[in-house]
Amino acid sequence: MAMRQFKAESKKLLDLMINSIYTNREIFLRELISNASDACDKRYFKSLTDTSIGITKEDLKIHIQPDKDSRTLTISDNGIGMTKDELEKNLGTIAKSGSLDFKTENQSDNIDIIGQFGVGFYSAFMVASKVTVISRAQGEDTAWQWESKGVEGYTLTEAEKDDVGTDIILVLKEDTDTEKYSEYLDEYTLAGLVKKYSDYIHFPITVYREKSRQKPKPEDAGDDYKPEYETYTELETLNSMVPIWKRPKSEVKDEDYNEFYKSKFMDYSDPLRVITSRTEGTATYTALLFIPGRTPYDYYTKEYEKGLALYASGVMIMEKCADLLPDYFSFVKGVVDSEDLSLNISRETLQKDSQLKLMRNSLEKKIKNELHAMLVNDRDKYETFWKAFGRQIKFGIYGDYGMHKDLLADLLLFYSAKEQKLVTLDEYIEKMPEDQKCIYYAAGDDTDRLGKLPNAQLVLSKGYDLLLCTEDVDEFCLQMMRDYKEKEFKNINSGDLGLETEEEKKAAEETATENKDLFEEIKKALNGKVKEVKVNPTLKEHPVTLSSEGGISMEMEKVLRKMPNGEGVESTKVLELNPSHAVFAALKAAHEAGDTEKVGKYAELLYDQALLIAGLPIEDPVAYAQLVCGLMK
Ligand SMILES: Nc1ncnc2c1ncn2[C@@H]1O[C@H](COP(=O)(O)OP(=O)(O)OP(=O)(O)O)[C@@H](O)[C@H]1O
Repeated sequence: MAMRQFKAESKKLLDLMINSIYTNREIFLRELISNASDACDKRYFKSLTDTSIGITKEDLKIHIQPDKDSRTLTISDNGIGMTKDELEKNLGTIAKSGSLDFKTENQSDNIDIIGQFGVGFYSAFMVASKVTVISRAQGEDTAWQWESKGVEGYTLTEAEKDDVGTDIILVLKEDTDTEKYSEYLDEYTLAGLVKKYSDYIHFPITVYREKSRQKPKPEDAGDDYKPEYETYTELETLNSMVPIWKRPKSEVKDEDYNEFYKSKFMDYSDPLRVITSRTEGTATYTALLFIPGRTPYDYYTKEYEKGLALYASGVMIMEKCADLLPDYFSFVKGVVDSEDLSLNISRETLQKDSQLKLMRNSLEKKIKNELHAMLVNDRDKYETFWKAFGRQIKFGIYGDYGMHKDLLADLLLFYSAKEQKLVTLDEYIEKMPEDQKCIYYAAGDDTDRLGKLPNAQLVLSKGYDLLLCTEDVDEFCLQMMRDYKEKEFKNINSGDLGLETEEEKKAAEETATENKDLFEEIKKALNGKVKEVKVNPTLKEHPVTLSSEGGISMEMEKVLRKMPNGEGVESTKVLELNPSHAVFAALKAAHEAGDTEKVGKYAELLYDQALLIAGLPIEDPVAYAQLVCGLMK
């Protein structure tokens, strides 16, 4: 049975091409410039083996010419051009890519062809009501004109053209209330689009730009001379051609990188660190990344969009490719350029997720290593970084059920109570005395206050250091990690610290048994606010302290309560009393005298005091004040 060919419904296909493939109309310019660049590349490539062509790379260019009077935009190149037959084949057949054929026929490192799908040209119809292509091919004397108003078809006639190359003339559609096609006649808009998408096309893209200058002052000008201005046009090259990330690192000055960063990513300060990376193999790409020196104003809001600019062969594909960066490195800015990305037809996304994944993994490692190198070699800079983005790293540890904790843990810094400065977890561990089992931390609002907590002083008195955690995410991050290098994290106000001596322990047990009734009475008076009242023999000059039991600490309760639906969150509290304090004696005396009211008042007072010491809000400050006054009278 004879195999029948599928017939493409050309009109429908073209309609689809024009209206459905691209989400962003402005890319038509990128597509036409990329075609012109391909044509220049092909001519240059031919000239390498055919000296009769007589051109050098420097001769090849692309020119854009807007004309407001005729409402046309012309994109010209002196590339290889098209014969009548090629015009027919390439522009008369949807999805026929002469460029891809050329690439396949001429495998070489000397050509950097962009076209592959054979559809980009038709994007011109998104903005143009008529497209005219006048082309003269290399080695031909005759030029040909291809013209089309879109879906109805095209004409092909002989034309006049002095030089080899192609002019694409677009008659722009009429403006409507919502669509302003005439913006593509504005030099400023065109220059912006070239910068955005085609800055690294390696042939110059020129436009005549209207400029203004002061006229020379006439010699006979009097005192009342006012400067006069005139407009003139100047041919300007719009693109930088060689991307900074493709230039050898030794040739690029720090200032060049800094300037590139500031202009491309709109920051007024220099980046903290510049990361360059070129990899070959499974994920082949060139990357130029920056660690900013300050937190963008919207960084911790939903408005902030992470991502790296993605280029394929010098053409911008995506301004912010979010998939290239994990959330915990979302502060990184930069560019990734890869020649062998498999793009989808609109060049708006990548076809193969696996490529992105490979690139992302390799970038992640690179960023991690660079941050760690900064931590080791340039601590001041790292601390600036930490101030700006440390919080994000902690979120990274906490997020995704702690999946990334091993990657990120050695980047953490916390404030050390002993050293009075930021330390890494490794630095903390290195200085641990032999008998110290855990990494101690206290969580709250203020380092000074945390350092004065009764248990903080106990830990410090043993010669152990203590991490003072003042960010809301800190404790969540540490709890997610559970331990670091087999040393467990221990909140000094959560559970039993186990730091009392055997004697203290024994004495405490005895006091607890002796005062069982008193403790019951206090617990009752506090009416469910505490789970237990107990003796703490290590309190020294403090009469009382609060600790918590279970997974939610008092600080976590405070943080969670501020979150939506967090009102009901409650930590399980334990009131700990100092049996050697005069206050304890007073409590005992009231209890022994059978003065339940007094015991109740003292209990309230001590509980509120313990909350204040822990930096927690007291439920009823007025009642507290009245209680204090009542006792003073
Ligand atoms: N300015 C030009 N000079 C010479 N040939 C051109 C020019 N513009 C287009 N062509 C030819 O027309 C073909 C079709 O162009 P089109 O833009 O539709 O697709 P493409 O560039 O091959 O692929 P893609 O859809 O990936 O851009 C090109 O492959 C090329 O052979």
